[in-house]
Amino acid sequence: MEPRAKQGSSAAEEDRPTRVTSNEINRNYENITDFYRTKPVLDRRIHILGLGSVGIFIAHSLRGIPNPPPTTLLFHRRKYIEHWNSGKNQKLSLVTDYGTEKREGYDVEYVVPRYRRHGKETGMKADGSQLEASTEHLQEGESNEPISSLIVCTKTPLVLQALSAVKHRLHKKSVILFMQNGMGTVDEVNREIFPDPETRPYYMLGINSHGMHGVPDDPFTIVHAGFGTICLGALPPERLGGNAPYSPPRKDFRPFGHSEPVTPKHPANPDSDAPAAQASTFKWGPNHRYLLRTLLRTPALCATGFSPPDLLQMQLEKLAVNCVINPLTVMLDARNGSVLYNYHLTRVMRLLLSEISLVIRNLPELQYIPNVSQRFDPGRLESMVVGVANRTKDNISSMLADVRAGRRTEIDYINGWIVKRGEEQGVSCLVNYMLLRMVKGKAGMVQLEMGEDVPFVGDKPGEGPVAVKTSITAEPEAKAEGQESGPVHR
Ligand SMILES: CC(C)(CO)[C@@H](O)C(=O)[O-]
Repeated sequence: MEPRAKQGSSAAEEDRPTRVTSNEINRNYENITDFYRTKPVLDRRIHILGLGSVGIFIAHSLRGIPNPPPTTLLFHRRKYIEHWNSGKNQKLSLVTDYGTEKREGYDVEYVVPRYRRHGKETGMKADGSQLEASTEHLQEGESNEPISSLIVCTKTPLVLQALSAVKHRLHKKSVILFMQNGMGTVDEVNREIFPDPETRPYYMLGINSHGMHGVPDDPFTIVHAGFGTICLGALPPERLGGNAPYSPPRKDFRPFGHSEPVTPKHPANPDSDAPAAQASTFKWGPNHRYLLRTLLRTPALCATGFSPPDLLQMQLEKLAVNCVINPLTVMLDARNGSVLYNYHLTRVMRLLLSEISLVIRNLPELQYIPNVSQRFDPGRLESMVVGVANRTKDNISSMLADVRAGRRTEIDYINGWIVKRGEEQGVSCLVNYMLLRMVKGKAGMVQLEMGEDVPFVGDKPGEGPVAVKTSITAEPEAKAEGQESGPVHR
């Protein structure tokens, strides 16, 4: 196994030249392979945070490629790290139609999630007990070594507390790949964890459509239930001028036969005061490039790279589908196929989609992208929803699985995001708002029901011990590292 990066290696890396011209390579080395062999430019280690189905799938796939990257699994539950270290089974397993493949060679570390409230760490664990860990006093299994490449696979509501635990190990040349459902995670991370664009790591986004689910009582095995892809893209860093994903045509560009300069106008955004778009090209960080290349050369992931505008539009398409299937399956307590062939549910779906389409087509970040109106037309979105519901008709949606298990849902990042962006535009999304509240209400009901098993009385003399069933805590994150209960096709 490759040695770990030495502490402080990132500082040395910062000074190292990372851009080398092909002339330089040709002058001094026989070929590019020799160049990289004699002058390795990167820390190859990849850290994976959040070991549910997606995290395990990526970790398993990475160790299957030739010359695999050293891979560290970051566990945030003591019991899993103890289980892993207990000996015989230090392997991740993937079950497919062709059998079970076990892979080994992982390093593991313990990270203690920092529970957050109102934008700050509370110094408590999720169960309310005091956090003993700190950046100076490490707990057993913890590390302070710098992280160059991090893949975050936790559920969306847990990203902030999970990243809080490793933020001091990330530097401005690190890259973080976010694999979450929904929208708005990166904005939250910028606001709460890395507010300064000058020292912020590079970011990448990934959209997963592989279908996976866990296996009861085995946290290190997953079943690959449906083949999909992972769409990847780098986010232009703000410090290098990146922001809007698409640049308008040059101001001095004159189409044939026109004498006036062309001002970019998009039917969805005729507002001439809207901020100008930024350049669509940007400089990649070295770890950015390394992580993207490594994932692209991992066949099991079926990963493809996309430009920022394409990736954003794909995220929004997935969002529209999730905005309909996820909350409706929760309210109906039924599989994805239940929304099909039902006149009444089609009416609800159309109301939802008309709000979603309006908000998306008005987004300022899409203003310079051609054909946004057609791509996010309510009729086209409806065909997408029906297609996904049909292909996954026997699945339990991830949101229904969360509600049934008493976990926090991703609704704030799905319908909640549409409501929020609608408010900014003066569009009231009442149907989305109602579903947002209904799902939260239903989740609260389930959590209360599960919590009712806990007796609030202590032992009484002469009555013997009181049997306490497992309850959920106010923040049910304790279950999040485990597996989803039903087949999840994201
Ligand atoms: C599309 C979807 C609803 C299908 O199961 C999936 O994204 C999910 O479960 O969240």
